[in-house]
Amino acid sequence: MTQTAGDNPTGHEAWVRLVEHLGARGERRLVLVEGDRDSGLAWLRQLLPKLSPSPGIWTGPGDENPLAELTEVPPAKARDWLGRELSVVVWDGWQGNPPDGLAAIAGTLKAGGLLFWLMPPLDEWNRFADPDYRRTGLDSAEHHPFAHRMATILASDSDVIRVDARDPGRTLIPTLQAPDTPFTVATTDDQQRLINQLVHFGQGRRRRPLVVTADRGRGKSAALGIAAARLLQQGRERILVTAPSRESVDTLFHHARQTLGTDLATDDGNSLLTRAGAELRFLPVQELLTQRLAAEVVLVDEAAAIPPQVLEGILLGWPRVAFCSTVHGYEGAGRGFAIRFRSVLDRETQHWQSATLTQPVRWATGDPLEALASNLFLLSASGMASDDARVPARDIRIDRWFPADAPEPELAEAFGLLVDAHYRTTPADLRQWLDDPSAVSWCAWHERRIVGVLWGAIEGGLDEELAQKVTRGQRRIRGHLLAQSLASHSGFPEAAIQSTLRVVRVAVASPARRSGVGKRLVAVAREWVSEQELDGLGTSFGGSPELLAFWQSCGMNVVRVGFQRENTSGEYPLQMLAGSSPQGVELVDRLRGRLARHWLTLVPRHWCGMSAELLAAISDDLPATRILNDDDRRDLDNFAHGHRGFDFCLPVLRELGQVPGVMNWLRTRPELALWVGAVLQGRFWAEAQAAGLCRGQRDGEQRLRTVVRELLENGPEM
Ligand SMILES: CC(=O)SCCNC(=O)CCNC(=O)[C@H](O)C(C)(C)COP(=O)(O)OP(=O)(O)OC[C@H]1O[C@@H](n2cnc3c(N)ncnc32)[C@H](O)[C@@H]1OP(=O)(O)O
Repeated sequence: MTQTAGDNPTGHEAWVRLVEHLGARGERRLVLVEGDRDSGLAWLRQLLPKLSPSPGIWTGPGDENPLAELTEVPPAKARDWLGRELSVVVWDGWQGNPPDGLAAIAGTLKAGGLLFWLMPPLDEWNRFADPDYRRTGLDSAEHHPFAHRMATILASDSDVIRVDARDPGRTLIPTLQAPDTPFTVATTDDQQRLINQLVHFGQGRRRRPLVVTADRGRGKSAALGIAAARLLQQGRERILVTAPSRESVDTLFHHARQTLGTDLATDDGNSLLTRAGAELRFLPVQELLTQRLAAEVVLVDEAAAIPPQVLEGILLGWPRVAFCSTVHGYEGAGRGFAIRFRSVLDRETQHWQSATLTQPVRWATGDPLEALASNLFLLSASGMASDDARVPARDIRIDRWFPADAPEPELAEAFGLLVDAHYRTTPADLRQWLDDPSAVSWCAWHERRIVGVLWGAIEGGLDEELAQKVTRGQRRIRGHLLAQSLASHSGFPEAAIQSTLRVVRVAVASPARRSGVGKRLVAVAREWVSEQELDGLGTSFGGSPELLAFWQSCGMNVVRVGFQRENTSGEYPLQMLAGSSPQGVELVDRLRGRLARHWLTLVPRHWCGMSAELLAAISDDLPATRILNDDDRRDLDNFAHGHRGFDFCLPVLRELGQVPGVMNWLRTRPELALWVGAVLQGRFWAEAQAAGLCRGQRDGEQRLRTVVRELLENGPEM
């Protein structure tokens, strides 16, 4: 049933009643205010005071805030509001609609909450020049399939309340039944089960790690806080909590405090001390790992945002560790985390337990706004499950694929594959994929299921003048990651002038991996690059030995290694290229030749944190151009037989890795890590010893002498 605001004398009573009934039912709603922005704002200025919303936010310019009580938040900062509870959001879509922020903000509304979204009429969204496109380099596109898709979903959702900004009195406002038992925010059964499980886990003797995953808004942090407090009350002496930031554990601490009640003796914000002297303490991740404080239990919150190798360090360092993370979250990191971290857990420990929270806390199950946000941004998209039967390689076909034209279930399956496989895939990526006119995609199919996806984007093609400016750091170009980076960091303007297809993402479903699907997808993209007469195919990713091996098997070569580790994966960015046109092939050679020449100087300065395996694999990938002369050979011979000191020979030992065949030979030796640490990375002996590479200088030197002796006797021709 619906009624119009115009049917009642004040025009506002139906809205007030709606909010009351929504609150009682535990639901929220989207109110789409379509058309003329000024009229829409004028209407909101009249309506909002009657709804007395508190707290609430407004994403438009400060001087147009429709209600003084609303906090002003620019759309790009909306994600910072995750975890808060709001009654009203007035989202000024005319200022821009960053998908991650919009998706996040929908999760902050509590039961009875309304999300007012000011926008042009739905049938104009396809052409609406969203100001947020400027941030992503999409502003030149004439059509916006992502916005068009959203408009189609909204138009067919009967729970969306559509307001014509020029005629709000005619809005059809749903008249909802109030339920017999009103919705209340209370500990859900799911939370209670998790609290019990955590308490049992924290008291138990068995050291099986626990992995907790929950959709956003399921009360995970509250459950963790309550369980931590109970464990302290029941005799545990120290529980450590870590997370990517202190703010991430605000809610956890709040609930721990409340549960401790009168047992709480002191509270300095980061540490709660009970009267019995037990402690709940927050430590940032790095401090946790360096301080190594003894604790019976470690709780890692928002674990998806912490690099897997750091999680591995925590796993090995304490007896009971619970890793907790949000999945289907707006950060997009969640499920990818669960999948990637599972392989670490499987490697380190046979037995680990998992727990999942599915019941929402701040709203009722079945709330229409949650379902809508999930549809709009594919928050629950999932690819083929990892435990599905293996897919036979012979029955797979690869076709060009157009995400903007794909039926919704197909799009969800393909995007789900990216979310599952990649560390961080967010709603903003979905928009980029659909809207970028330079995007080119292929899917690998097994029968009617998508088992692999490759998403590429054409980059570069700049004119000479702009390319020079990019190289000199005077201009940055958005949406051209590889071209920008090779021009400005490696210093080659040609990289921005040439046109390259960059593989933005490639993913193969677990049941189809290691049967050549990934390689075939890349091969099809390379063929296309050649047909289109582009200059090359490139890729940029968080470097790991496995991915380097994959890209090498696809015929790509290392052209650049980033200095700074990526925040998301904790890995160093690695960029690889395969030239296609003659000038493309020449550029690849020049980039690699230059990197190889600079390699030995750069390694000790920038890549001391890189694993020996990866560093050796990159060294091996680069062109080996050094040739030993008789003086070098004499030095090496004397070193091998103990007649000459390590430091005198270090320069020639370093260069040895660039002699053809030597690095490849060294990679098969057990002394590789010591070689990389002491020779390439230039670690002092005490450091090498602390890192477990040797038992001290004498041992380290002796082992290196032995390797060099064997190299001279049985290694490749030098
Ligand atoms: C820009 C980017 O997207 S980088 C990120 C790449 N994507 C991801 O990391 C997502 C998760 N991973 C995946 O989806 C897949 O593992 C992919 C896409 C990396 C590889 O797809 P697959 O179909 O499994 O690779 P494929 O079978 O074609 O492998 C070809 C060769 O690459 C190498 N290779 C592939 N995976 C690995 C691995 N995990 N370890 C070592 N070598 C590997 C091998 O030499 C392999 O040949 P082989 O199986 O005969 O030994």
